[in-house]
Amino acid sequence: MESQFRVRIKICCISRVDEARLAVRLGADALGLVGRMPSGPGIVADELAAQIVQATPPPIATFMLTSETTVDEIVAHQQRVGANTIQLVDAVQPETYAVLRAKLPAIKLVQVIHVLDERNIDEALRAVQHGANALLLDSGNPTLTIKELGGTGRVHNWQVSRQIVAQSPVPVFLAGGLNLANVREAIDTVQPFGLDICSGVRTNGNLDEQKLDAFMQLVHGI
Ligand SMILES: O=C(O)c1ccccc1NCC(=O)[C@H](O)[C@H](O)COP(=O)(O)O
Repeated sequence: MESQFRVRIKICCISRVDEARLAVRLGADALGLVGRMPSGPGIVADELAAQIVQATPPPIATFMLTSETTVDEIVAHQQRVGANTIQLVDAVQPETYAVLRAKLPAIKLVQVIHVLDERNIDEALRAVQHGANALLLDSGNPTLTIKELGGTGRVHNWQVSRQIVAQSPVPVFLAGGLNLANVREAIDTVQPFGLDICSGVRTNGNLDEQKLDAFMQLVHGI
């Protein structure tokens, strides 16, 4: 089924100011800045992330990806970077959302759910009940000894993601292994509010203008 509205696009793993400018020029709605992680290719130092935030014009959203799980560490990370959205890539205690909202009232909270099986549907709905403003469905594996919290380039079970979208009262972004070949099927199957992409629009680790332009055209149907 065709999506009925404009699917929002978040370009993740932004690691330079010129990458941010390119993504915005080609139509990104949001940029992702990956903080310290146990694994993954897209990490950027907090000082550089802060410069990218400063260089990003309104109304583009800046998502700071954090693997921190305590309120104090999450707040400290946000204050170093200055992003307007916090993307929690690991599970947090239920009360964390309310405490973060009290301490950072202007900052939106996006909870990542790593979709492994149908048990993640309940996990997603609980995160919303506890206060997440949006969900982002990704393909990491937090049960590994060295946690994978994103940037895997892998697709997960989109049927589970579709069920989460259907039941979620808040916007849901789809991530994980999206590329030029599968993005239309991903939209039609999952019907997400937005998409998040990292490796699928990169070549040798760098944001690739041609791939990004083609991705935008595929998503927006032009
Ligand atoms: O890219 C990383 O190194 C990373 C590590 C840990 C958490 C998130 C990370 N990347 C950011 C993302 O959320 C990616 O955009 C998302 O996982 C999708 O990545 P991809 O499958 O490569 O499109």
